Amino acid sequence: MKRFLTVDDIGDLGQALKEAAEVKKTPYAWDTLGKNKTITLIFFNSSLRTRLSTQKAAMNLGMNVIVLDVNKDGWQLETEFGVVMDGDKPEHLREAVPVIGRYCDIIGVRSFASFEDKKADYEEEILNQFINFAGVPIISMESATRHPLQAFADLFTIEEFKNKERPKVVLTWAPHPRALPQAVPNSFVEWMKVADVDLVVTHPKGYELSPEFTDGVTVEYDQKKAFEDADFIYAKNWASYEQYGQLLSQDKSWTVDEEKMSLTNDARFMHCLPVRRNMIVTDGVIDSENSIVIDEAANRVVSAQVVIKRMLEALK
Ligand SMILES: CCC[C@H](NC(C)=O)C(=O)O
Ligand SMILES: NC(=O)OP(=O)(O)O
Repeated sequence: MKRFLTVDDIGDLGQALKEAAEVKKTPYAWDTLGKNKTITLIFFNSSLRTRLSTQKAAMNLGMNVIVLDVNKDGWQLETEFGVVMDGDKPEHLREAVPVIGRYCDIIGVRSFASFEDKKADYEEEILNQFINFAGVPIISMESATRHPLQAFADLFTIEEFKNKERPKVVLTWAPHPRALPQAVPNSFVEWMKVADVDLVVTHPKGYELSPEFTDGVTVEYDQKKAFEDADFIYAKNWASYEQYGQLLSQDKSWTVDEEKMSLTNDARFMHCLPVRRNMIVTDGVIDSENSIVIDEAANRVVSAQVVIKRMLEALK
């Protein structure tokens, strides 16, 4: 495994879910696999869960871990090609990436969408500089268009909590005071499309995700109708794709509340976190027994450990 970005990179989903269950059951069974191997985790953006869970996963495998906050440590990095570097950025990604690659065996990188250049974001220009120039396997810890470690953990959590063979899973947009990336919903749709679930996506008009993810997916503009008989409700905010990066609505009639949850089949509530309480979801719902957001976050160690384990096995 040279990169982990899309659902295709994990291979057979059934096998990956079985491996995740094994890793969760015996997390230290491969604690020498990473001996004398180093993973560098590079953050262009903030993180709690990804930062801690990916470190934990690597340590479970016996690895050394280096964490770099690009905007605090190191030098401000220029990411544009062909520019005259006479500004405030003393180093180009083109040099920094292969240098970092010489200090470690695997790199994880978080670099959110810029919302300045839709084409550059959706061509994953920054992540591809790591994939093309680092010389070591690359794990996306949320890129401009995807968050695969999150989606893998989300699917594993649904597998753990489902009480029917093919549950109805609803991805619902919810209001937020800022314009958030499309990476989490994109990956959620990408993984649910190939999983054994009935997926429905619900959002206000103008919040359609990129067709490369939602082609063939049921989109319901009536949120209450979408919630009917659902087994899992996955809430997330995202900015408009069509009016790229725009915050078109903060309509709180889309907040997930107890009344809407009552329309479901006693559904579990999920969110990748961090969550804005009483914007995305009411306190009553996220504090209820139906909320599995903490178990979902705990499973981020599992998804990261499966991916890192496979990369280490490929380095043998
Ligand atoms: C895992 C979520 C990370 C990020 N969230 C924020 C608040 O920026 C997002 O919405 O993509
Ligand atoms: N869900 C998730 O990736 O959380 P962080 O942004 O805190 O890493």
